[in-house]
Amino acid sequence: MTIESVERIGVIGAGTMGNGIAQVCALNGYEVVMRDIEDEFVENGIEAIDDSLGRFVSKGRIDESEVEATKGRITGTTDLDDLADCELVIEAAVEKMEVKQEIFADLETVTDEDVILATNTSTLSITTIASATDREERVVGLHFMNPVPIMEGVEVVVGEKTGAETIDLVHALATDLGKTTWESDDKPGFVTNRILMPWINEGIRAYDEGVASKEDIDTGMELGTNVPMGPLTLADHIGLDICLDASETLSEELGDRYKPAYLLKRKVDAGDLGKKSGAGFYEYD
Ligand SMILES: NC(=O)c1ccc[n+]([C@@H]2O[C@H](COP(=O)([O-])OP(=O)(O)OC[C@H]3O[C@@H](n4cnc5c(N)ncnc54)[C@H](O)[C@@H]3O)[C@@H](O)[C@H]2O)c1
Repeated sequence: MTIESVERIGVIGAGTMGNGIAQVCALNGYEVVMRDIEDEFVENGIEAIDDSLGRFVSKGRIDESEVEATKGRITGTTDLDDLADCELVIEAAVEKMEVKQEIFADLETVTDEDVILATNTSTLSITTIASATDREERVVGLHFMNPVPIMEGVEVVVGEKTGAETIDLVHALATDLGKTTWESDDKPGFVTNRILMPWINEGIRAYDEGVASKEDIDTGMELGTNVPMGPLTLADHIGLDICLDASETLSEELGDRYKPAYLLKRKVDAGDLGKKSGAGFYEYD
């Protein structure tokens, strides 16, 4: 299969990443079928796309006609069978191995056998996800960054059995979406989260241990190390539940130096998941 034969892309999950991926694919001319488990989640995803496209218009990056065309290319659904005609699927559901394996096993039955199944997982093994299917050479990691419409980078993660044709095709797709790729072996956290997650957890521990206020930790890291966001703000943007799941996977695989910060667990238990729930380390409208 070549990139030219991809016209319709399935996206699993309409959350932070799924709706961003759907938007970018549709904006670049692909038909998109975005699936979540409840109508409300699909509607929220479509709304988030509307808002994001609106911001693109106000910044003069696209015009109203492109907004309408982009929206017209996105179909929201709760029915997995609606992905039957897709040539490629990108999964962006929750960061749980059992959920992803179940989704991949279901996709195996719904899609044609040559369809590429990509996962946006942050930390989980591509090889283990692929083992739920009979097409392991067509399963690959395609790790978009948050917020997808803004961030340029996409990490291509190569599982034990991922085939060369699959790898080439997802690099080509990401490039066609205006992104720049790099490649990682299928090792926990890949390049980005292996390094990012301990940094975020250390920021949370520093705050919890009273090294500085949360604002000063973020400001110190922004101005002191030239990153666009400090660790507490970034954790809120990523989602504290996503950070916790990622840190737990990393500590299981790589040892105690990746253990999630206590305060991260407490915030998640309290339902404060960051920007998406209205509160995390900071409050959001
Ligand atoms: N948030 C980030 O910054 C970020 C960055 C890169 C990668 N990721 C990864 O992307 C994936 C999604 O993360 P997110 O931040 O969008 O999470 P999210 O919680 O915002 O959204 C996940 C969505 O998946 C849906 N879902 C759950 N089970 C499903 C199923 N069986 N079928 C379809 N949809 C299902 C949920 O209802 C929810 O709407 C995770 O694997 C995460 O690790 C997240």
